[in-house]
Amino acid sequence: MKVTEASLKDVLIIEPPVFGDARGVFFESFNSITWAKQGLPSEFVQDNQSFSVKGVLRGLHFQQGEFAQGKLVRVITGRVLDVAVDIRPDSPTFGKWEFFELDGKSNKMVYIPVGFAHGFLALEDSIFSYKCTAGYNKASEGGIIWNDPVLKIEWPVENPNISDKDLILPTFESYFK
Ligand SMILES: Cc1cn([C@H]2C[C@H](O)[C@@H](COP(=O)(O)OP(=O)(O)O[C@H]3O[C@@H](C)C(=O)[C@@H](O)[C@H]3O)O2)c(=O)[nH]c1=O
Repeated sequence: MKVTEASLKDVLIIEPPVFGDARGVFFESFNSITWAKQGLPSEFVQDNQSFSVKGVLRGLHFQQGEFAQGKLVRVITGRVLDVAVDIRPDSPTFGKWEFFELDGKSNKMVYIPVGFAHGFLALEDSIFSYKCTAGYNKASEGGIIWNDPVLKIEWPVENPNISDKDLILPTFESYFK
């Protein structure tokens, strides 16, 4: 397994070995035993999958308190621009963000630990899949507006397709003055 540290502290880019043959390809998208042996996150409690048409932007989301979630994210089909934002005030990369282009062909995954806001833009119609270290808890949901003026995430779109809920998310500064 190839594991690369991202520029954001504690974010990992994970590339499992892929076995190709005349039929197509096979890879282990997760294995709690081998991942634990390699020191990778291996305890997840929930798997999620979403489908987004091209131009949809979901995020920036996180859960707070005891329901804070680490997320292992990947794309099954299509292509997305994934973003992680470090919202840990004591982190050297606090307030920084990083893009990860994920698609259904490279089989690359990203582990985004607790303490990050997360979102993605569907560059094509895409199926997005992710494992979470804590379960969904509506009361613990937090979010930051996608085009936050302080974070200045360089999204390659001006008018993405966004849920009503995400359109009224608060700013980064409203949490961290
Ligand atoms: C996230 C989630 C949503 N839901 C429900 C609530 C709602 O009725 C419906 C759609 O929820 P949302 O609009 O929040 O879905 P979505 O915007 O896809 O939310 C996701 O966005 C990405 C960027 C993340 O990082 C995820 O953690 C998650 O927050 O699904 C669950 O039942 N369980 C869950 O774990």
